[in-house]
Amino acid sequence: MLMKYKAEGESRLQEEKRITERRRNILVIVQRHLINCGYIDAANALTRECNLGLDKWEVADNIDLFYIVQDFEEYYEMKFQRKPTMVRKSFNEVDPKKQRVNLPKINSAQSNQSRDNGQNGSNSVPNIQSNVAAVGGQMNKPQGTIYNGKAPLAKQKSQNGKGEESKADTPFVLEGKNIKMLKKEEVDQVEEYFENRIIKPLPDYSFNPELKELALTIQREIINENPNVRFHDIVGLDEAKRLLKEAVLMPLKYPHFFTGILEPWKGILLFGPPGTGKTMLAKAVATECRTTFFNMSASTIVSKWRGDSEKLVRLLFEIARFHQPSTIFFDEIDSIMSSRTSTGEHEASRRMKTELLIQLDGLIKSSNERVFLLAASNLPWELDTALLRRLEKRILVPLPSKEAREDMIRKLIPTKSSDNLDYDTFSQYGSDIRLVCKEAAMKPLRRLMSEIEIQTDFNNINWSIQADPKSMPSPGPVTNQDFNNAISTTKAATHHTNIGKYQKWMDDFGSV
Ligand SMILES: Nc1ncnc2c1ncn2[C@@H]1O[C@H](COP(=O)(O)OP(=O)(O)OP(=O)(O)O)[C@@H](O)[C@H]1O
Repeated sequence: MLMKYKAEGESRLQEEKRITERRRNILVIVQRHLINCGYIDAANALTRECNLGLDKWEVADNIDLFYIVQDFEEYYEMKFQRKPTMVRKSFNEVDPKKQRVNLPKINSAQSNQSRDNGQNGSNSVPNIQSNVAAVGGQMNKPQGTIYNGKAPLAKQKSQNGKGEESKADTPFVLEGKNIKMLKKEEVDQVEEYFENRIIKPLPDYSFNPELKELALTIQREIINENPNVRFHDIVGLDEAKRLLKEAVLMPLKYPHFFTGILEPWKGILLFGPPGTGKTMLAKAVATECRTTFFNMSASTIVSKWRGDSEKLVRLLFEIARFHQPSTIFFDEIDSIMSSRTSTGEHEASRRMKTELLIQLDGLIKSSNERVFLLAASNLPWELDTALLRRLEKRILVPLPSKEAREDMIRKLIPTKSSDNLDYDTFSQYGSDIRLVCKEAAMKPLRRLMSEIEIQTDFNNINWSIQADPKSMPSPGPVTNQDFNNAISTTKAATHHTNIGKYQKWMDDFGSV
């Protein structure tokens, strides 16, 4: 009997050894394939990241990945009388441009940092690097498909019923009162970055399905599409822009300055009335700062994971460290981090809040973690005071000044689309500028639409065919009358009395 157990044990060991060798062989073959295709950086990154001394091995017997795949195809066809489907699109709607994001190219700087960082996790969620070791120390196996689709910032806005974002589709920048078109290279650089950016695959969590699902939820919140908002698209708000650049952009570009007492800020709170540009600032960080940007909404953290929110928060910071340099953006942070009360609060909610504080403490204490927390709130006075202490900078994002309002109107309704618009007078009004401009711009379009209605026989129209823009007249310019009408029908969402409350809070708790 003993002999039988011994034999079984040995054969299991043999099998495990074969699996380990097989995994290593795959890596060596892939590395060779990358080199053959000219992906030298990727090959080096792979060697470094899997840390198995790949360069000490070489491919034998003329083995080549290309021929392995070819042999497999032939074998499969022989066996099943059809060609195998080797790869398929990850999402139906993914377009070929974005598909490139899924290619397994790994940023070498990131992979180094993640390894350094892997040992620093100070919590009970298994450390990402040790997870890798736990599955045999082989490699960071992709968790199925790397997320590649939506822009959650935009999604969130439309869910809030605030209409579409003014995606800065037109590349221009305001210089005084003139609009300067951006140089093509400036636009292209950002585009190129997002098109070629690769999100490093998560380690294999299959040993823990619960953790795996949480990790995938977090990975999905990483912004992959270009939010297309540049700092210079944002009118005014110079202080906030300066601080954000100082916290994220500059330390990446000039890390040698930001050491010791000059370590980058780890947490910034943007607060102020609705619609003043807080989300736009976050989008500018996501567009320009080239960090892995996690757009976390309260609903992601709370709804599905009510009991598990605390684990989710812990894992969020863990994954942010894994992908560093990272920015975690919490919009409407008051909805998850209001003051902790001794009574009436759900225990799970208290645990989640405490975990967020612990994680922030970890960020502030650590000097080599490049993870930055950006939070936005319309209700700063409701925030937990312990959180406020940890958000080192607290900046009021106020209603725009008269000059800023004029710039915004000029940008939204440029002179070429208007009929001598009196920008100076209109910029004195305090309503929601974007909505007023949209309403004003709708008026010429409505006039055109009603003309079309008169001339068209709607009974015989084919609605499924789009009209050819070239065959259509243009809606015509926005007039002063249009703008006046828009102002009178669009009321500001924030009451003036509240503005004083923000200023008072800034005087008491602000830090710029
Ligand atoms: N400073 C600004 N420069 C240019 N556009 C702005 C500015 N502030 C607001 N806007 C316009 O207003 C819209 C709403 O701004 P945004 O969503 O950033 O506000 P918010 O402060 O995040 O609001 P909320 O607190 O309700 O989330 C933007 O899409 C933009 O069109």
